[in-house]
Amino acid sequence: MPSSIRLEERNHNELNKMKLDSMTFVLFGATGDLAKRKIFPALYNLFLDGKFPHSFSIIGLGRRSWSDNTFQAHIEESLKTFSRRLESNTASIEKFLRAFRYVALDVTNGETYEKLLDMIQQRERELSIPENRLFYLSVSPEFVDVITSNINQSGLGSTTGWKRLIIEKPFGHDLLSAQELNQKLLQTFKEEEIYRIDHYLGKTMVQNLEAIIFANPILQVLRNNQCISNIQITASETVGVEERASYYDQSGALRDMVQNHMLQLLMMTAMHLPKSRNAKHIREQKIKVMENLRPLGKKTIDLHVVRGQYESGEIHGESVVGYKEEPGITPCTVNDTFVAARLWIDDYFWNGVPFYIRTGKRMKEKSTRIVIEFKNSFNDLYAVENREINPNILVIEIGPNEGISLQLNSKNALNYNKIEPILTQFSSDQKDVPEAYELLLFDALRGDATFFASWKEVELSWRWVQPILEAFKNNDLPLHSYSAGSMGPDASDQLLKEDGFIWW
Ligand SMILES: NC(=O)C1=CN([C@@H]2O[C@H](COP(=O)(O)OP(=O)(O)OC[C@H]3O[C@@H](n4cnc5c(N)ncnc54)[C@H](OP(=O)(O)O)[C@@H]3O)[C@@H](O)[C@H]2O)C=CC1
Ligand SMILES: O=C1O[C@H](COP(=O)(O)O)[C@@H](O)[C@H](O)[C@H]1O
Repeated sequence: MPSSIRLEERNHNELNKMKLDSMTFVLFGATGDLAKRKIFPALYNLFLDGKFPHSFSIIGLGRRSWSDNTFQAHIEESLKTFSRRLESNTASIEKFLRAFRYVALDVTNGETYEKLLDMIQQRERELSIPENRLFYLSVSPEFVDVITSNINQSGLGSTTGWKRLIIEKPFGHDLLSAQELNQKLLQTFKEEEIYRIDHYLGKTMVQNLEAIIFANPILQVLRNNQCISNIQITASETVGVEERASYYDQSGALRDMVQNHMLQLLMMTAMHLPKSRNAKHIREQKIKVMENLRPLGKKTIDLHVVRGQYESGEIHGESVVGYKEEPGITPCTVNDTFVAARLWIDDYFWNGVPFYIRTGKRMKEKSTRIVIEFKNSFNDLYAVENREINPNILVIEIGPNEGISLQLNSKNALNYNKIEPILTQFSSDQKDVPEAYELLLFDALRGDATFFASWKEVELSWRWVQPILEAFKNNDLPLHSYSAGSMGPDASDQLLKEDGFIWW
């Protein structure tokens, strides 16, 4: 039997084993940007891949008074514009769109939820589906509280089947607001029913980290403070604030990227071997990383954290304005568009290994990557002829390119046998791989919370970030400027130089 057939059969069998429960998908914010760009295309691709329940109902909500037809036409347009499947398969689209209904409601008005409940129940009866309900809140965070309490009071959440809640970032504005929000959610949903999206956890290479680390014994053996000198996590972006000035100027890189995505990458990189690959055990290990993350005292923040803001510059040959000149930004703003930090995980395993993170807008390149630098323990043997031997480094490219490379040392016969670095590289050129939202939504449909942020992770992340937020607010740290198109302020390079390292 050709191997491709075996693979197809296996995939088919795998999918059969995962029989998904019939259910209702209730989408708040269905007329919004995220729904159009990410959620509908992701649902459609899952549908095409057979990763959808046999019977399902999808109900979209927004304030504008759309008919079902207008809503379905809007979804069709979104699929044609944003789905990674370029072929427009009319029969599949039609079948998919038939599942959608639209209800106009103001989420702040508790009385209108009756209308929604009627629609949900009517569709459950028509399709003979159990009361399994997934509520996706793709709305501004200020509405999360009122929607969940209205779900509770209207009876929408009292189902005879399961219920789940998916919520988008940001989860709170600081530690206190996140705790308050969580308390409110818990009045309607149990922790295991809440799926907090961090789209970085949906990236294929982030989901692959666990396998790269734990399914490769050669890496596992080397993954400790005896062999590793430091670990660097970078998420650099070339874009500026785009059309999100009002949000970003209040948020800054610390809230927008560090509290969630960067710390999630840290947890995924540093966690110890879990007992199993289920959500409970993986989350336990991630939480341990955060519990052991050394808190930054008020007096030490400026030693370990660099705050930056971009000035005008050039990116890919084009001139761009500085942050203060961006439309909608307060001219005297001291908001952070760049953050770098040195972190320590105080456990036997990582003791003495600094972790560095950096993220910023309007940088030289768009790249999210994790770099593991190994110690140069055998340097003496080659020191005379070579003075400096490059360290072995393992680079895990998360996006936009996906790949793994390992820098080794080798003699170069064409250069007097000098020891020089060589790169062994794997780049994923797989086409048509599922997007983050597809992977995450599929997990939520089948009730697997492994790649969603648990409350404890979110709370511990805010707890670590909180003193830095306060230091930024009180201007206790310098605000370093950096030119757009650079890799951030010099102070960020200095942070590593102090320890004898450079950013890779
Ligand atoms: N867009 C993105 O790329 C990303 C967004 N997010 C998060 O996703 C969430 C949604 O973002 P986005 O789609 O961009 O936001 P939009 O502003 O584009 O959409 C907001 C949605 O909320 C609805 N809405 C607003 N007020 C009410 C109300 N009182 N009653 C009922 N519905 C209401 C709007 O409906 P109508 O207009 O019909 O009133 C619209 O459907 C936010 O939490 C955001 O932080 C997270 C990551 C990326
Ligand atoms: O959550 C966010 O992420 C994006 C970066 O995501 P990526 O998948 O392109 O790496 C960032 O631009 C945005 O400010 C932030 O809110």
